[in-house]
Amino acid sequence: MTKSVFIDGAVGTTGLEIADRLSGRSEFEQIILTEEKRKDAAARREALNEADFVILCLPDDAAKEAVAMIANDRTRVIDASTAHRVDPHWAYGFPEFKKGQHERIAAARFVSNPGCYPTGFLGLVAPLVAAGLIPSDWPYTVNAVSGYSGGGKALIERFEGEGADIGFRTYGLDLSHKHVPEMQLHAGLSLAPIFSPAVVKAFRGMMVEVPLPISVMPGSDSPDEMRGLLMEHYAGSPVVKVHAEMAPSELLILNSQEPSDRLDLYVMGSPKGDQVRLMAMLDNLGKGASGAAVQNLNIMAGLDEVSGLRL
Ligand SMILES: NC(=O)C1=CN([C@@H]2O[C@H](COP(=O)(O)OP(=O)(O)OC[C@H]3O[C@@H](n4cnc5c(N)ncnc54)[C@H](OP(=O)(O)O)[C@@H]3O)[C@@H](O)[C@H]2O)C=CC1
Ligand SMILES: CC(=O)N[C@@H](CCC(=O)OP(=O)(O)O)C(=O)O
Repeated sequence: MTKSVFIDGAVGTTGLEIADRLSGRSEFEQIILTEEKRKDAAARREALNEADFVILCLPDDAAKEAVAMIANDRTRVIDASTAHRVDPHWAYGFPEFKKGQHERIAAARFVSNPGCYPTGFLGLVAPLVAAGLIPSDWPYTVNAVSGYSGGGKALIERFEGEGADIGFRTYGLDLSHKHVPEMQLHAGLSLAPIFSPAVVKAFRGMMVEVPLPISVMPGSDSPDEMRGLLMEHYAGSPVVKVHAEMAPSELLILNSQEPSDRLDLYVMGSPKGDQVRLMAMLDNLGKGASGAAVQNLNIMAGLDEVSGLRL
């Protein structure tokens, strides 16, 4: 039976890409508000309560407000914002990162999409910590680079608008980026990671790196064991690929990057095996946002989880 879907924030960067992934799919029918009505509280309330599934592509405050407007016990919600990612009443929408998560999402009424950077970090670190291959009480460092669409319409304007002149932007300099609590909680870490995000002049794409000085990390295993564990953890996943090579010569974010809903993971070890660079490559708008939302929608609706995805 066709299910109705309302994307609140449908003309934003994430919303448009979700609509694109859903277009032409007969399993879903979209409830669409006109330009005049899309921010009208009464129209949104009606759509939020009529839909079988709601996908929130809004700033955090507006996402919280939208959830409060839902006055029935039927509508199921996927929130792309940061608002509910550490809320125990919401399922964390990363089906592959830990055992049982796919089933939790399938059964949940409220699902919070992961942040784009945490998708890379948790994809690498969470299975290794859970298996005891790296410690849960280490102060991890996360170095990451995003395409500028990661900052939505406002950042796109700063990179593409009149007089735009930014080539590279580092930020999060107050060490309080909104993704840190989510990374710490879902990786099961006792210490907050030090997170250093940056933006380059490419529309989409993301690299997330976690450097590991394993020779001084208590109880850490070898790079080969880490790669083997990740390969086993993600074996058979249509979305997450763990690469076998020890050291590709380079990893690139292209200006012409095509949309992708994949997550590619690498474990690079030094010749002596005393240092490791864990690296994740993804599309901030794909597995980092819109692709993840559509994957979660598929799972919640009991459909093939990769329908409509770009893999
Ligand atoms: N961009 C990305 O790569 C990622 C984004 N996200 C998250 O997804 C959410 C959406 O981000 P993104 O699409 O990038 O942001 P955008 O700024 O591109 O889009 C947000 C949309 O929400 C609309 N909006 C704002 N307030 C309201 C409201 N009260 N009622 C109805 N609509 C409203 C905006 O309207 P208007 O057009 O008038 O401004 C805009 O169209 C955010 O929480 C973001 O953090 C998560 C992961 C990655
Ligand atoms: C490049 C850039 O600005 N990225 C955004 C995060 C994008 C994302 O994952 O968004 P939410 O957590 O808000 O859903 C940022 O760092 O704030």
